[in-house]
Amino acid sequence: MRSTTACLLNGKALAEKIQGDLKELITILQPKIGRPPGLAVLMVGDDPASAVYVRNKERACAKLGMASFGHHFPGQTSQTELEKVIQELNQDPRVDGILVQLPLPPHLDSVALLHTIAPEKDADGLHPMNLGRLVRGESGLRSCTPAGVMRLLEEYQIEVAGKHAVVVGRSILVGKPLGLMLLKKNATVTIAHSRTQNLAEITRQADILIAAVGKPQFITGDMVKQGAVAIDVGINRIVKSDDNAILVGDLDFESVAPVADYITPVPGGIGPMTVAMLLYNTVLSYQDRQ
Ligand SMILES: Nc1nc(=O)c2c([nH]1)NC[C@@H]1CN(c3ccc(C(=O)N[C@@H](CCC(=O)O)C(=O)O)cc3)C=[N+]21
Repeated sequence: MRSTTACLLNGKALAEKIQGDLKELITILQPKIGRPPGLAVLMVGDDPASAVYVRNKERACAKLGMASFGHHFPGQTSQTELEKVIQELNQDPRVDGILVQLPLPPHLDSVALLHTIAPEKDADGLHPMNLGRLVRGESGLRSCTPAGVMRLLEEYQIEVAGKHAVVVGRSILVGKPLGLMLLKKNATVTIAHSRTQNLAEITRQADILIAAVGKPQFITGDMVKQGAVAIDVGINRIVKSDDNAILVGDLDFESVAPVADYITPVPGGIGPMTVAMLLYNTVLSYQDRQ
C-alpha cells in the first residue's frame, strides 16, 4: 500500500482562471465590436438537473459581461417550432453561440435540431460540420466537456502522446469526441462501453482513464493501474440513507484516489471546465464572426 494519495486536478480553479482571461478579452474586443458576446440557451421541459446547469451557464455569462438569451419551452413544444426559433437565432446578430440543452423530451429529434444550428454558432460543437472537422483533425468548435478534459490535462502538463488512454463511454457528447481529441494528441485510444468484455482488464491498462458512463461510482480502485491519471466526467446526484443528496462521479473516489497519481474531484472537476469551454467557444465565435 502506498501512503500517498493522488494529486487533485482542480477544474474549478482553472475554470475561474479561463473565465477571468475571457472577461479581459471581452473588455478589449467590445469597444471595437460594439456589443457583448451573446449565448442563447434552449431548454425544453422541466428536468431539474438541466435547470441547474442552465442557470449556472447564465450566471457565468453575466459574470463575464456576456449577454445570455434563455429560451425555456414547455415539454410538449414541437420540432417545427424549435427549428424556427433556432433559425431566428442563426440570423440574430446579437447571438454568437447557440446551445440546446440535452437530453430533450423523447418526441423530439435532437439530431435534426442540432443540424439546424449554424455551424459557426455551434457553441457545443455538436453540428456534423464541427464533428467532421474534429474527425479530420482540423480546427473548429469543440464539444465543451471533452475540450475541458483536454485543457485540464494540458494545464497540469500531463503527457498524452504515446500513452494508453481508455475512455469508458461512447456518447456523442463526450466519449466519441474525446477519443478523437486524445488521438489527435497521439495517445493510443481505447473506447470501452456497456458491451465491452472484461472491462476491468482494459481499464487496468490505462495510463489515462476517463470515466464517462453515467453510473455512480462505477469505476473502483481495483480497476485502475497504479500511477494512472483518473478523469471523472460523471455527475450523479444520489440520495443517502439520511435523505441528503450528494454529487458523486463515475469514479469511486475513495478507492481510486489512493491508486492514481492524478484524479479529478466531483464537484469541482470537469463540470466547471465544461461551462468554461462553452463560454470560450462563444467568445471564439464572437471574435471570428466580425
Ligand atoms: N447540449 C448540452 N451541452 C452540455 O454541455 C450539457 C448538456 N447539454 N446537458 C447536461 C450536461 C451536464 N453539464 C454540466 C455542466 C456543468 C456542471 C457543473 O458546473 N457542475 C459543478 C457542480 C454543479 C452542481 O452543484 O450541481 C461541478 O461539477 O463542480 C455539471 C454538468 C453540461 N451538459
